[in-house]
This record gives sequence, C-alpha cells and structure tokens, in this order.
Amino acid sequence: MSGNNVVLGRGSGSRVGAGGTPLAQKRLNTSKNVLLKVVILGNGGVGKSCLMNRFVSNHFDQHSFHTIGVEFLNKDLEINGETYTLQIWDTAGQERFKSLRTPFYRGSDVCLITYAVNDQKSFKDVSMWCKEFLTYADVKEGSTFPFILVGNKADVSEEGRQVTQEEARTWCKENGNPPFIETSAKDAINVELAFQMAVDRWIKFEEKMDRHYESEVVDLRSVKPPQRASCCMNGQSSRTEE
Ligand SMILES: Nc1nc2c(ncn2[C@@H]2O[C@H](COP(=O)(O)OP(=O)(O)OP(=O)(O)O)[C@@H](O)[C@H]2O)c(=O)[nH]1
Repeated sequence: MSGNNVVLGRGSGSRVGAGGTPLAQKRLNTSKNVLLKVVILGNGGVGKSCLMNRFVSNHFDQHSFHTIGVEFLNKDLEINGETYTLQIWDTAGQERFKSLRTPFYRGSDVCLITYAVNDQKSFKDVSMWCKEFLTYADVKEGSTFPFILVGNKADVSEEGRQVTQEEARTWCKENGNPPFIETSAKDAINVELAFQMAVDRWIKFEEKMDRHYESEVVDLRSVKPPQRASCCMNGQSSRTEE
C-alpha cells in the first residue's frame, strides 16, 4: 500500500517493548494502556496492508500497492476493561524487500503470520515466515512466542480457494498450536477478531511467563548463608565468624 507511515532505517523497532516484557513495564507512562508491538508477516499480495487498514480505519483499497520496507499504525483495543494500544507493523512481503523489513522484527510482542486462501504458495511459505521472524526478532522463548495464523481473502469463491481450513489446522497442530482464523479484509470478516485473538494470545503468553518466573524465584530468607571461607594471611589462619 502507499501508506503515509513509511519508516525506513530508523531502527524504531527496538524502541518499543521487547517480547516477554513484564506487564507492568508495558504500560505507557501517561495512561493505563498496554502498548503492544504487533507485526504482520506473509508473502507479497496476501493482504497484510489491507488487513491493517480495515482494522485501523475500516477502509479497503482494491488497488493496494506493494509495501516498501515497513509501515505502522496505532489502534486502541479494549479487552476485558483493559485498553491495549496496538502498534501494528505492516511489512513488505516481497523477497526483494527482506533487508528492509527484518530490522523491525525486534521488540515484537505478537506476530500475525498471514497467507491468502486462494494462494497455495503463500500457505507453503508460512513456515519460512515463522523461521525468518524468530531468527531476526531475537526472541527468548522461540518455541512459545505468540503467533497467530491468519488465512485472508476468505471471501473468494470455493473454486478459487487453494487452501482448506483443515490444512491450516493441521499446520497449527504441528507448529505449536497457534490460534487460526480466516479473514476477509475486503468484506470486513473477522478482522477485528484476529487482532483480539492476537492480544489474547499475548496475555496468555505473559501469564505463562509470569508463572515461570515466579517458580524460579528463590526465597532468600530461607537460604542459609554459606560458611565464610578461611583464608591464610602471613602463614596464619584467619576465620571470620558469621
Ligand atoms: N478478495 C480479496 N482481496 C483482497 C483482500 N485483502 C487484500 N486484497 C487484495 O489483494 C491485493 C494485495 O493486498 P495488499 O494488502 O497490498 O497485500 P500485502 O500483503 O500488503 O502485499 P505486500 O505489501 O506486497 O507485502 C490488493 O489488490 C487487495 O485489494 C481480501 O480480503 N479479499
């Protein structure tokens, strides 16, 4: 698309929260909002820019241009009384723009991997996108990172469809069970729901991480201090008592 938020080479990807950042640290200073960096990946032409624009401004562009580098837009989403500010990063899917998009993966909180249901190749490349993301995003918990699988262009006729829901679900089962949803940016089907699922996935991921960290916390009060070591000075043994 020809958006107005083209960001190239400013390195802003690392300014916003890192994946797995504790919830308290994710809150914006001025409000109670939680800021989440959401990245949309997938082959060129699957409809990433259209998904972002449908979600942010409820607009669909039939003649959307290829994205160059990355673009981002913000949108607030309220879930269970909590407001989340989604900073949505739309990346260029075409191979020739790879070096322009990968620097922006760092600090992502959630990743939407997209394909078009009428484009078998875009579905085949889904695993490649996950791999590329994990390589460049430098996330700590790669195997549990919150991905969502999105099959866009669900409005196409049955004859035009090249990827079944069954195939997509099988892929999910074999790849860490990310949530899966089919959308249509064109007909405004399930677009908001896809972003809600992304936030929900992030919340569950955070809770899991918090439990993990809590179980690793050592109660220092219950640990007996070690005996101080003896040392030998000038040939005399000197021991400091506790
Ligand atoms: N039928 C249908 N067409 C769509 C849908 N979403 C996007 N398109 C069309 O698909 C084409 C590509 O859409 P984009 O949003 O530019 O695709 P992209 O994934 O951002 O492409 P890159 O920027 O090259 O990575 C455009 O002609 C859109 O009008 C959809 O839900 N249904």
